[in-house]
Order: sequence, then structure tokens, then C-alpha cells
Amino acid sequence: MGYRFSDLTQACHDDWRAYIEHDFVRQLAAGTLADEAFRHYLKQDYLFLIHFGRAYALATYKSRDITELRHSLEGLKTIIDVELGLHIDYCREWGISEADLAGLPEARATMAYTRYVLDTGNRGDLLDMHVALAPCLVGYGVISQWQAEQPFTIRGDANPFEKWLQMYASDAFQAAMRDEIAWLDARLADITPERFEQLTTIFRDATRLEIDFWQMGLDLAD
Ligand SMILES: Cc1ncc(CN)c(N)n1
Repeated sequence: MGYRFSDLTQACHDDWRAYIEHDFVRQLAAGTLADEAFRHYLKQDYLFLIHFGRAYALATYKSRDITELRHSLEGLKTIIDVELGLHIDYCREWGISEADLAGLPEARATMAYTRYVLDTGNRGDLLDMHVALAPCLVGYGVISQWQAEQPFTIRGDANPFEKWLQMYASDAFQAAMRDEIAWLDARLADITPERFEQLTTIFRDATRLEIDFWQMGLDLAD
């Protein structure tokens, strides 16, 4: 049959574009996002990343051989060492201490998205799990590329969110995104149309939950 990752984004085209080109993404790129919206997002993203670390740990547990184990471990390390470590330092720069982060109430959008991914991983196999994780890892890499192409994007000191933009444009993050796409392409190459439909549902659900996460930031929703 020969499916690829791009077939998933194509099958969910409208939701995927609504996620990649969301107002929150545009305002970050233009440097016009309200500070409070960004702080709210940063706090909830800390909780999100903790649960995503757990999800990658589950993917590691579900691995069947050394290749899968290594791949899942790379994902886990990207979340814990690269993203979460930078995130804690970055929150401090925005006036949010580790003590603040430790006591945060979880917003409903955070709960819905993270528990959806964990549930998908629990009941499914490694491919279900990676497809549920793809809007996160691949999505932010694609968002960074999209922002780089927009005429309204401001880079450098003039943009208060420059460091956030840098993180997802970084070679380390972009390489992790490419690896994930290659891994998915290899697994999607020999699945049936029925299996592709199942995976499309998971990919669409996770993408829509990412949209809700951006919106939660804009609305300061709890
Ligand atoms: C909600 C969300 N989605 C994705 C990412 C990028 N790993 C993130 N930090 N936060």
C-alpha cells in the first residue's frame, strides 16, 4: 500500500493547518502575544511535558526489540533533557519558579490531551502511541518551519518570545522531528487501509487536542 506520515497530515488537512497556523502561533512569531497568555501556556506546558515524559516511558516499555527501544529512549531523552530542562530555566526567566511549577493546578485542556495520549498508548501498540505523539514532536517542528516563512515573523531581541522560537528551530529539535517522521514512514509503509483509518482517527484527535491547548493559552482557561 505504502502510506507515509504526510498521508496522515493530508487526511486531517483542515485540523492540521488550524493547529500549525493557530493565532497563538502567529502571535508568538509576531511577538504580539500577551505576556499573561504566554505565562499561562508555559505553566501548563510544564505539566504537559511531565506527562509526555511518562508517555515516552510507556513507549519505551512497549518496545519489542533493541531498535524500538533505542528510538523510544531517544524520544524520552529529547523531552526530559532537551525540552523539559530548557523549559524550567525558561520559566524562571518569565518569573515562574520551580516551586510555582510544582504546585500548579492542571487545566482541563492539559488533562484531556495528556490522558488521551496515555490511554491510546495503554490500549494500543507502539505505532498507535507514536501517532498520538506525532502532533507534539513533529507538529512543533513544522510550526517552527512555518513561522520562519511568514512575513510577520520577527526574530531577535525585538521579539520577547525569541528564545521559544529558537528552541523549536534548533538543530537538535529539527533532527528529532526528522527522525520521528522517518520512523513513522517506515512503519506506515506496510499497513492496511483499515489500519490507516484507525491511525488517522488517533492523529486527528491528538491534533485537535493540540488546537485546544493553544486556545487554552489564549483564553487563560483553567
Ligand atoms: C502542548 C505541546 N505540544 C507540543 C510540544 C512540543 N514537544 C509542547 N512543548 N507542548
